[in-house]
Amino acid sequence: MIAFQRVAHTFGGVRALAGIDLEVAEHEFVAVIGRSGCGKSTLLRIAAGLLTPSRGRVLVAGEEVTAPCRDVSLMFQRPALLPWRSVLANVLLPAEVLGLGEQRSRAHELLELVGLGGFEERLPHELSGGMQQRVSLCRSLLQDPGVMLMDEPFSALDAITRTELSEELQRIQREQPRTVLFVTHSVDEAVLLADRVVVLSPRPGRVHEITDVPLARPRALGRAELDEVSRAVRASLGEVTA
Ligand SMILES: Nc1ncnc2c1ncn2[C@@H]1O[C@H](COP(=O)(O)OP(=O)(O)OP(=O)(O)O)[C@@H](O)[C@H]1O
Repeated sequence: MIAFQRVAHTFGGVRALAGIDLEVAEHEFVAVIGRSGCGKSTLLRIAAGLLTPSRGRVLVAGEEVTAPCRDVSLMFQRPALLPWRSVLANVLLPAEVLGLGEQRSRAHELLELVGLGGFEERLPHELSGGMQQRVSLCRSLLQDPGVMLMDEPFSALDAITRTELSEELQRIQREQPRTVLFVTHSVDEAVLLADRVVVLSPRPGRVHEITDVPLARPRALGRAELDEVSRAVRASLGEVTA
């Protein structure tokens, strides 16, 4: 579904990514982890069509990515909601930008799905950080993307909210699977959510190692079998951060 083919990127003199080859299958959930500055966000921005790589290319569903498109959504670390628009109006933003037509009933459904039914007319500042990130998740889902790119979406949240949102994402993924590329700094979060965990080397980022997570779902943090995979990923990270 997503294919990175020898993707490299340089910002001025700074080599951010060097020769990334990576394939993500349809409905697969792949987590990307690596040191700060190793090019994780750059990789997502290239896949989202927001940045043209210096070398190589990315294909989504067989088509080369050259610009943002409806089938690919990108979610950031911060909710990036428009403060003057209600929750509902924020969720409906992609419908306006992408010209998707009437989506109000779908927006209501999505807000119900993440436990925000009844909050439609509130403004973002009236919500907690976790609720705002749920709104942002609804906004990503509204365009019904086949591919979701998620850049540390839960890292600004407290531990309890973060665990809750990881569980919700697992449930949403079970009900309607999508192809997901998920950047995180948390090994436990990566192992909880992903089918495979990609460890990138320090800048310029390249694929150092890929670890399979062959565990049944739903998964819960703290289970012994998860810890075993987490140890393997930590060992791999240790090799590149030593
Ligand atoms: N617009 C830009 N102009 C110049 N350099 C940039 C730009 N964006 C990123 N870089 C550089 O490219 C490298 C990779 O950045 P990127 O944000 O992709 O890393 P990251 O792995 O996502 O980092 P973090 O984990 O801290 O979010 C960094 O060294 C950064 O300074």
